[in-house]
Amino acid sequence: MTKAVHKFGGSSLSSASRYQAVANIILSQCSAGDSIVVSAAGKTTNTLVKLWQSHVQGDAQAVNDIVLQLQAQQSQLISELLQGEAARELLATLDDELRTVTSASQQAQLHEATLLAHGEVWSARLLAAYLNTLGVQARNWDARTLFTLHQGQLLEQKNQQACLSAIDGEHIHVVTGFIAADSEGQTVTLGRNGSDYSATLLASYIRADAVSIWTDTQGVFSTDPRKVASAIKYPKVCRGQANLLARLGNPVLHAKTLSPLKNTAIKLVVRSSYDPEASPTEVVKEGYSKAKRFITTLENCDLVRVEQLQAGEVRELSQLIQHSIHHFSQGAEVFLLVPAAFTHQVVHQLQGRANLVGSNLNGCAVVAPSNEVTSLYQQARQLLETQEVVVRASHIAQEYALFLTDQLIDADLLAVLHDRLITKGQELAVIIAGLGNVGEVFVAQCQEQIAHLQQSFDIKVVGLLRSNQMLFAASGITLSNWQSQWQNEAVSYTKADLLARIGELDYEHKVVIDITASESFSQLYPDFVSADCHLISANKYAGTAPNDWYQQLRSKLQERNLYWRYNTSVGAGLPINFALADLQNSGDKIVEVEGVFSGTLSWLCSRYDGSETFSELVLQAQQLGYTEPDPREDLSGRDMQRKLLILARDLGLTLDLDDIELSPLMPDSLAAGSWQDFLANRTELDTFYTAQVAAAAAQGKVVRYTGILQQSGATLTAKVGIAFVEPGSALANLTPGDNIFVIRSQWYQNNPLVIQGPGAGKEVTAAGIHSDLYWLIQQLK
Ligand SMILES: NC(=O)C1=CN([C@@H]2O[C@H](COP(=O)(O)OP(=O)(O)OC[C@H]3O[C@@H](n4cnc5c(N)ncnc54)[C@H](OP(=O)(O)O)[C@@H]3O)[C@@H](O)[C@H]2O)C=CC1
Ligand SMILES: N[C@@H](CC=O)C(=O)O
Repeated sequence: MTKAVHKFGGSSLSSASRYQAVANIILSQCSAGDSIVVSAAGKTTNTLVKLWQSHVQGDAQAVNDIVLQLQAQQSQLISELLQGEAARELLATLDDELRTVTSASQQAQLHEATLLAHGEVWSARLLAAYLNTLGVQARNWDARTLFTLHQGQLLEQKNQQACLSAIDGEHIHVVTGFIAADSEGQTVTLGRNGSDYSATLLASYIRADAVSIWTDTQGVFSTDPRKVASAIKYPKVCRGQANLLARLGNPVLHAKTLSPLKNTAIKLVVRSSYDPEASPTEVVKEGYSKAKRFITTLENCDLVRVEQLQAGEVRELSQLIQHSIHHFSQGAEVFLLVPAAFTHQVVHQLQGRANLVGSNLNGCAVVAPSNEVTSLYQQARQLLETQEVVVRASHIAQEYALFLTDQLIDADLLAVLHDRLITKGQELAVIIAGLGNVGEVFVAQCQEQIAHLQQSFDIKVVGLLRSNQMLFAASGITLSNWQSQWQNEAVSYTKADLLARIGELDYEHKVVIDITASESFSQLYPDFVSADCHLISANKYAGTAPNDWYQQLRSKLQERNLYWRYNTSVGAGLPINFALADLQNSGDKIVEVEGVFSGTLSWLCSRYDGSETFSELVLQAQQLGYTEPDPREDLSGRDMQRKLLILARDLGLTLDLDDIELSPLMPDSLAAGSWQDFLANRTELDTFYTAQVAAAAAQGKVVRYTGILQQSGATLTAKVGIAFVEPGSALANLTPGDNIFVIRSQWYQNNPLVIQGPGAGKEVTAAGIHSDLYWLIQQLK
């Protein structure tokens, strides 16, 4: 039986609805025998710290006020989550505890760690009680009965025994983070982010298989994603780099978190409790992932030079101030980077061996593969200089470069540094779905095209998919002989197999290119987005899916800073979506798009002169690669209806497919049945089309298939269908296969903007997909 430990931080438990979200995660992801380590809810620890400070200052009124505040917050959580006896019991215990706190403060018997421990105790007790009301057999543990330290050292054997006998396989165990006991039974705390440490400690004692740190970010990013929108979430980060980041101020992981995992195979992942479906970052053992680039900021630190620093002393100092301390040597000198609030304590502890050499410093550290550090150090120095940031001290080591500055590295400056230093030399994994008519040409063009794009990005095609088989190679498929690799190595797959392979990819960026005509494949897009993949679609199904689904997909992409390009889904390689976006972004207002948006129907109508039957021409269009896999998708007008909807949504209109009027270019009788049935009855199509031609000729006109999207005040016209047009008109004289988009806008009113050219065909479509890939890479650069 596998055992897992899940840790939920304060922000994950900041309100009753967050508790409910956490409970949902537990219900869906945990089984009996798993442990849940919790921090204090929301800002409870900060409030308890304030209470302690008021107590130390002898401010009885403030102590009372804060006790009342805590009582109100905790009672509210209890009352919102529990009812009846369960609620009454917890409320009564809370009252007792807070009364004890008040009287201990009055009698000058308050103990700091014991006071702080309440936060975690309240969380664990409430979460366990709430899980029980949901039918989960949950047990609540105070970690002071599980973890004991003697003179600051963990009593490993005792703790292991305590944990192994506590954590049975019948319950979900909710354990307090952050706290432990000393050998006298007094409460001790495990330092800032101590709950992460509690989780990995517990995992090592009970020999768990995995630890999930559930937090408010989706994983480990190249920089703080709250400050820099283009921060890259890494799927895998080595323990060494994670450790270094923690010492250099990255808030996601604490340096101590990793130490219990040393020499174990316990898997550690960092994931978001706000977005449980999002793919996590896995913190892997050295050598299981390539080193990545990061930039992390430092705020309000002091630089202390230390003489004769002893082995283990930094660890002891960190323990003392309950905060990680970064240290480094320059020549014979050793420096400590200490959070300014603790400098006094550190200097005092070092008893005359410490000199303050810089105070109130800010700065940043660039962590990178060792062969890149020197060049990044130089680039960063120059950049800081151009941004007029004075570097007071700097240090370069094998895995990082450190800059200490007077000026705070704010979000804008961090974004500049990140864009110039971090988003270089990265890899993009490409997964291509659909190796049919267009897909094969796209792959054939890939080799040359990728070599061209490679100058700015390392691009590897890692997956090729057909409807039933896939070829996946995480290190890249050799495109010059993919067919023989396919013959030998392609395997059948399920959706879960595909998502697992994508989830394992250790690339900074991933893109799924959908060149299928499959609705079911398009329905996987939300899963791809959860796995941090950008999307490029020639397939029109997602773009024309029901509006709710479509909007959810868009929001999900936006939340993750992911791109979706689909320029070839309308007009093949023609830059229609680019043009519309460009006009709108420049402030224009588009009022009408009219024209012929189907290569197949354009080719058929222009080519038809009666010398061959219409159905014969349909088969030729299919051979030429113009039609959809089932040409009835074109003849029914459905394909052009989809294109009009994609354009309408790009113009910000909230429409669904059936809001677009449609008249088909084939008799309804041919819509049902198989393609073979269609072929057997194709004369019905010929009769239908000849009648249309005759009706048009009677008016001195010719048959075309056109579409229009028009906004006039509150009136919207959206339709595709058969049109009889003047023989001399632009629509009548289209080169067979061409599309034409006539765009009228505020700026192009009387003399419209016209985009015209091949609207179907495998080469132009494949080229259009390359253009989308190129566009994506420009954004990622
Ligand atoms: N032809 C054109 O000019 C243009 C086409 N497009 C669009 O390009 C897309 C591809 O068209 P085309 O190449 O003609 O189509 P094809 O039918 O020739 O090829 C489709 C490919 O998709 C694969 N496929 C089907 N279902 C799935 C699935 N569920 N998972 C993975 N792969 C799947 C098929 O696999 P298998 O090999 O196993 O059958 C096949 O390789 C369509 O969406 C079309 O609308 C867009 C613009 C222009
Ligand atoms: N079948 C489509 C192909 C492009 O989307 C067409 O004919 O336009």
